[in-house]
Amino acid sequence: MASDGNLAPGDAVRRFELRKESELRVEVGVDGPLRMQLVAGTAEIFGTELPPQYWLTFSPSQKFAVFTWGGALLELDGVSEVAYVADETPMVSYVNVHAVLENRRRRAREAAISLHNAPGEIPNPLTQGPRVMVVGPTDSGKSSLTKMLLGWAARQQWKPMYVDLDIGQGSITLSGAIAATPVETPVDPVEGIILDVPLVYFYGHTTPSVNTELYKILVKELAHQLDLQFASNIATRSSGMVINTMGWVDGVGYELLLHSIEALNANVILVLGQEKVYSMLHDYLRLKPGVDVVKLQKSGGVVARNQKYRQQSRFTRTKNYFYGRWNELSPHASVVNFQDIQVVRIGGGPQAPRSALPIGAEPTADPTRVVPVSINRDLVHAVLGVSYSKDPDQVLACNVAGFVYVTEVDLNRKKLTYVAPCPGPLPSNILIAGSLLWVE
Ligand SMILES: Nc1ncnc2c1ncn2[C@@H]1O[C@H](COP(=O)(O)OP(=O)(O)OP(=O)(O)O)[C@@H](O)[C@H]1O
Repeated sequence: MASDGNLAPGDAVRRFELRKESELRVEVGVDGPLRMQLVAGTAEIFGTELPPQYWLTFSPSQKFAVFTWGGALLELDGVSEVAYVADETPMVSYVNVHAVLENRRRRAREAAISLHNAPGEIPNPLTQGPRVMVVGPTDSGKSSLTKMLLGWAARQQWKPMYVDLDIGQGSITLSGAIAATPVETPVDPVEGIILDVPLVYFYGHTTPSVNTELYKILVKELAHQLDLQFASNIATRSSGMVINTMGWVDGVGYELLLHSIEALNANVILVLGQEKVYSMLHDYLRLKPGVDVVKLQKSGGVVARNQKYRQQSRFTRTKNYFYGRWNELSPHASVVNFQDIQVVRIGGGPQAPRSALPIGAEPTADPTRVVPVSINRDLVHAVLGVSYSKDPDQVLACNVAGFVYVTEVDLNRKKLTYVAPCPGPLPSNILIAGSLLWVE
């Protein structure tokens, strides 16, 4: 946890008294940081309880709400762009959803104990905890609600799986990736979910329209791997999953949403802040037994973020991945010979030779084809996914071990220099390129 608990508050300290079921909404200034402590009472940030009398440090531009069920006294030290108390919040409806999920988890665990699956046997559906998907347009509070549901579940000793399908933000690793990680310890109020060996698939771009087929394939692969993990782990299986989705809910975005619901077998769909998508999903899923579509109010505190802010937060995520939030990591530069690595991209290249097509038909790009990329200076600054696959033909079905970025390509010596977050050889020599760049 980022904190400097020993520091005494300075002159700029402001006190906020919160009545029960109210929240303090804060936007840290661009020049931050800002410190905050809970002086009395109890309070939480997106589902995670605050430690009492302990200064927490928030990064510049961070936006958050401190909610209290029973009343609290808070102190802020530093400059904030916004800090106000709100009495009207949708938190009661959110916690009611949590209570329903809690019951379903209990029922699933009881079923798992009484039915006792033999190893290798297909698990009984009654032993599956809720698979919750949080849906809504951009800036409707999806990530915040996802964090709350995970945080409340983790506080009750469940081990829910956090699945992030939002390639625009990529909160588990980097943007351009979809990923899942079990939430085994309570969520940190400042840093969020502590990652525990995430399962990551690299899409390579921040918008799904670049290659929708690839997006679908990766979601399916992720779902398949999670099913395998759930089959062998009662605790995770009965805890279920909470899935955060993209804010693109129209047209192709809506189609991708339906595909993700299907692939991940989501059975509780929480729709935030848009009547239209709720009604479309409700009508579509009405005939699907066992799927509940629930409309929830968007919080008035959710802050709309512009394109520049989103770009900046993608930049910060990438920087944190390689250097750590507090620059605590020591990224490692390595040099490899061109011949010792294979750089590939997914999608592109003709689907079939022109000669094999009907007369007049144009060859189209095959979105799932793995195409070799020639190593040249165009790769400088590229962020590459390190595939676990040993065979380029298997890249699509394989998750990635992590990411590196290219700092130098020496065409004369035929050597490429990359930076990885930790030292040591790469787990495979197949690197996936997309359109993500990292320029310091
Ligand atoms: N009640 C609140 N008070 C203050 N800030 C909040 C509140 N709820 C959410 N926020 C902030 O508003 C911003 C947007 O919320 P969030 O990320 O949950 O939305 P989203 O729908 O997931 O966005 P995206 O469009 O990226 O998918 C975040 O910075 C979040 O921390």
